[in-house]
Amino acid sequence: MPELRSGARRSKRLGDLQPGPLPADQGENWVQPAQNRTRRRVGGGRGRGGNATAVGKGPSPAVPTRRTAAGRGRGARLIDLDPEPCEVLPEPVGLGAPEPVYNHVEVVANNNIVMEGGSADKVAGGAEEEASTTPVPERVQVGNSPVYKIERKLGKGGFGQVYVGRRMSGGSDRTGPDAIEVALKFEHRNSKGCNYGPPYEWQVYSTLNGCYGIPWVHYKGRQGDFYILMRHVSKTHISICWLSICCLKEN
Ligand SMILES: Nc1ncnc2c1ncn2[C@@H]1O[C@H](COP(=O)(O)OP(=O)(O)OP(=O)(O)O)[C@@H](O)[C@H]1O
Repeated sequence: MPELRSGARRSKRLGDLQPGPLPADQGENWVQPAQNRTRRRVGGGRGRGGNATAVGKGPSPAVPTRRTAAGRGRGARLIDLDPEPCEVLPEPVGLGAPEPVYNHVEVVANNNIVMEGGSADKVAGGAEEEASTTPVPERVQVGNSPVYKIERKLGKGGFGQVYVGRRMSGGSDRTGPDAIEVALKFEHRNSKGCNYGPPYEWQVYSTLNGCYGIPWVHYKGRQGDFYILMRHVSKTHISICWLSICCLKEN
């Protein structure tokens, strides 16, 4: 029988993926457990990331190691993804931000949590509600992208909603970076996937851009309250969950 990987090792790997430490005055207000704080893509939320939760609860060294659900797994192994700040293709991320947006933690969001106080669930629930009820902008431009008008909704994932954007101005090609039509994925800055800044998915796309089955990302950046990923409209969009991405990268 092949030896399965232990929870401890997986736990370390998950730790590697965490964004850099927050300044003390920001980090202490977060309600997540200090150990194995991972972005939701790795961990909790809608069932996909149950693995990471199990890993985080790993037994203490004195107790004989018992494999967690994550350890049994389905063959998917967590691996490191490049932790460098995400880059925008082809333009730098953000709307004139002086530093990579990926490392920028919204102090405002933390202040909201302090003011509301009380139950963590209540606070998180409020942020989620805000994230799901805030209307997406009518027009979008991120980086040096053309201006796109939001049209019909393409779908909704665990971390955001996706709309078709139709180019209004600023381009001439039918496809590519200034395509006539793009898929725009909106994630509210207060949504659970954006606790540490831009969605971790952005980094994953930077790594996988151009791989078979992965829609090209033309631009990404923040506009108002939303992180926006602008990508090729794909007829064969495959649902990308974090673990399947890891498998893709490894194999
Ligand atoms: N580039 C695209 N082209 C066409 N349809 C898309 C595209 N991106 C997303 N969609 C549609 O929107 C839905 C939600 O997309 P999203 O990327 O959020 O899915 P997901 O990978 O399942 O979500 P998440 O990573 O947030 O859990 C998809 O299931 C698909 O129907």
